[in-house]
Amino acid sequence: MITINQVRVQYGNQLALSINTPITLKTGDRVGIIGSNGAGKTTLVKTILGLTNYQGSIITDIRPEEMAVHLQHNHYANTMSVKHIMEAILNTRIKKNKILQDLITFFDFEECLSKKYSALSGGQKQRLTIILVLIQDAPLVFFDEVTSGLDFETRQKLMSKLVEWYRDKATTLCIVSHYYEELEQLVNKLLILEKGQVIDFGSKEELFQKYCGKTVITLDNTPENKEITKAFTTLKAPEHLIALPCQDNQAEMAITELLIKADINFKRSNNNIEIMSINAKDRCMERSYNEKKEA
Ligand SMILES: Nc1ncnc2c1ncn2[C@@H]1O[C@H](COP(=O)(O)OP(=O)(O)OP(=O)(O)O)[C@@H](O)[C@H]1O
Repeated sequence: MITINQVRVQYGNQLALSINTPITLKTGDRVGIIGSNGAGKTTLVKTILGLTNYQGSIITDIRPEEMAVHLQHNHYANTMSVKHIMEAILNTRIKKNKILQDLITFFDFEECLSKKYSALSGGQKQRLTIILVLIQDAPLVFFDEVTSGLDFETRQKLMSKLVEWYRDKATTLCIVSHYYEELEQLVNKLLILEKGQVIDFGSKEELFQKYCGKTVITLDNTPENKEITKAFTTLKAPEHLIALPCQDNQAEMAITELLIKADINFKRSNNNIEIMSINAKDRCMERSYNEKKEA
């Protein structure tokens, strides 16, 4: 569906994106694009959409008009009512479109229809774009930080809606997000970017296995917990956590039995994207450090 190869995007002197090994997105892939701030995630999305000046090749059989996109900042005519914006973009009438009416109700959007776009709050602007993207049912859809600016309840509602909306569809989804728990529900592949470079790309399971093992046990990073787990190998983890990798059931039983006996709370996961991505980044840094040392 899309193959990205030898793509470079430069802003002035800064290399914002550099993809050397070809990346292929297949029909029906649900790809989470992750990485730190400034890693090049939005630049990648914009490049696939043809919105940047890039070198290299992006081969796709999808026409630009078959791509639907929710970007971090979306722009619409300020002078029109939201209802007219919707009807003009979708070439439909709300009162004649049951699916659109249902989405408007689901996202609590009725009271926004008579307002001008500029009078909407940040969260309401987000919801407008989400409704427009969903209703178009395009074969290729991009969501860039789709839940940012939404309150907790709306975020939960939106994620369940996205899971349900795309469940039986062949839509290819590319989702940029810093909310890993949300990605865990939606994506089956991950593209990890850092400083414009691809750290890794593969299925969620494959990458988890590669960087974390079969499962990972996480617990609070307290002095007591550190002491009790000091005999085990640890993974890189956020400051407040200890992360213990388990390569098989036996290793997992040994750790969990010990924690249960000591009455320590813990979490077990076989798809913790946050721990996986921290370790992928760490391994990549270690590799480039070793390469530099050898050179
Ligand atoms: N229009 C632009 N002009 C100049 N530099 C830009 C432009 N857009 C992005 N950049 C730079 O390119 C790099 C990648 O930016 P990009 O927005 O793709 O990152 P990101 O991974 O989406 O970050 P975030 O998580 O903060 O949204 C950053 O260093 C950014 O400052």
